Amino acid sequence: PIYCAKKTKTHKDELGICRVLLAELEAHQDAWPFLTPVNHRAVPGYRKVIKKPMDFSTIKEKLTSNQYLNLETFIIDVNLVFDNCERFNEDDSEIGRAGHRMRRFFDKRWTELLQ
Ligand SMILES: Cc1ncccc1N[C@@H](C)c1ccc2c(c1)OCCO2
Repeated sequence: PIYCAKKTKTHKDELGICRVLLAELEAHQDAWPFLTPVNHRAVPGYRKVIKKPMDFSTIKEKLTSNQYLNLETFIIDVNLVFDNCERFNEDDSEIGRAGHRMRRFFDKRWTELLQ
């Protein structure tokens, strides 16, 4: 078509995309380090080093209690999970590698869903 307006997404559309993305993140085989909040009593130094802890269950709670304004605020929290992981874990470690794989998966999926 000559005139092709970019279809704006309503708040509901964006939240639907967040639910799909979160479900895929939680189902991913490398999600295990990120499913629940890091127990800072079990992980020495975590509370001191990581100022803004985040995990998929917390994101789910925020999503279901309508705390995300839009897709962008949701993506900021998902990226916080992966940035915290990179800050605390060696790249060459089980958790570090899982974080890199999960970030790569997420980046691919949300750009696909947005096209
Ligand atoms: C994402 C992350 N970053 C740094 C440390 C931990 C974690 N994940 C927790 C769930 C976790 C993952 C693996 C564990 C563990 C806790 O406690 C000890 C046994 O192995």
